[in-house]
Amino acid sequence: MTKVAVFGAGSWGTAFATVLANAGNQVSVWARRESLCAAINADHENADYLPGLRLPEAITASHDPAAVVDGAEAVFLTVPSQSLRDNLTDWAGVLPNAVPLVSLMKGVELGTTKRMSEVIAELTGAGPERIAVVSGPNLAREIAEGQPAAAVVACADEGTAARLQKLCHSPAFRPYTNNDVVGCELGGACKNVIALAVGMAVGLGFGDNARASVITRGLAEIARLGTALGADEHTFSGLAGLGDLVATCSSPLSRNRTFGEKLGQGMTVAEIAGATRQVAEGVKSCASISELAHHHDVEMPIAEHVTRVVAGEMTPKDMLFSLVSRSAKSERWG
Ligand SMILES: NC(=O)c1ccc[n+]([C@@H]2O[C@H](COP(=O)([O-])OP(=O)(O)OC[C@H]3O[C@@H](n4cnc5c(N)ncnc54)[C@H](O)[C@@H]3O)[C@@H](O)[C@H]2O)c1
Ligand SMILES: O=P(O)(O)OC[C@H](O)CO
Repeated sequence: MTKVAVFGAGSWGTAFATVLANAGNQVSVWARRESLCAAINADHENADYLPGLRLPEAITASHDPAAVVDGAEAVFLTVPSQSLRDNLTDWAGVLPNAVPLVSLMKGVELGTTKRMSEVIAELTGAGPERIAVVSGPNLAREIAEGQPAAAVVACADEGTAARLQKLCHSPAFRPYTNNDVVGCELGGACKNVIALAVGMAVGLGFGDNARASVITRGLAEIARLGTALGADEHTFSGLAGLGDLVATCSSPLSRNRTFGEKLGQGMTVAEIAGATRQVAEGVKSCASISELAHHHDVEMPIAEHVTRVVAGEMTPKDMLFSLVSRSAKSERWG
């Protein structure tokens, strides 16, 4: 049986560990809290993040990073994007230097505007042939329940992508390979910001026209940023682009959409963040994505408006009407 390591025991780390176990692997999970490790090992449940779901016996948890990576043939990383740099600094001494390092995260680092694969490369020295990304329409709860879904495994090296594809192909989870790491990562990170805007429209009581307009124009601006950074435009009509955008913007399970909905209902960022232990990546990444767009001279009006709402400079209602009342232009991708 192949052994794999998953760093992060939140919703997605636990759900993806389930995918890997159901694909026939022995899965060792690193969790920040020893009490959670003990509960996973004893009860086969992560009651904090996926209550009521029994985890496969092939999943074990440990707080010791060296024990988690011992014998692992791939390492999957799924902590909040803004903590990855500190976490990798802590783990640098134990991460194996020959196996793939796979980002399951969907964010862009504040301050550096780096994608997660870039942070991994910087902190570990791993080359592009060893760094991969898994992204797609993958709401953790549905995946952990074994509902059918598909995703993309992206790596510059086709052999690595194919090996990882095999590792996570389970009866309910269908991974496709792709060599567009930039496009897959940006699709995943940017859709969280668009989901915040859609959530705001929902929270304000606006209907399907508003939602569809934000989703569609959101896809246009994601593709605009992605192609400016060298991504393949086709990626954005695939699972890591349109697929993830539609799932996240449609689902009440999405933390980002729910966060936006609460903003639309009048709650503040501090009130919403204080009431949950779960990460809504778009709340931080809206600023880094807007900055990235600015550096590359790319227009991303929705991301920029969301950034202003999150900073408390604009209300959700003013945001939506400001977006609609901008000067008229032609509909185009470029
Ligand atoms: N939940 C999903 O449906 C889903 C699906 C695909 C991708 N993702 C992505 O996966 C990543 C992780 O999200 P999640 O859903 O597991 O989040 P989560 O909020 O459910 O869990 C986050 C985990 O990180 C831990 N954590 C918090 N701060 C930390 C720190 N400073 N250092 C180390 N660990 C820390 C928490 O204890 C928890 O175990 C995000 O980038 C998210 O966008 C999530
Ligand atoms: O709950 P969210 O908003 O972080 O979205 C979860 C996944 O990224 C959906 O693919």
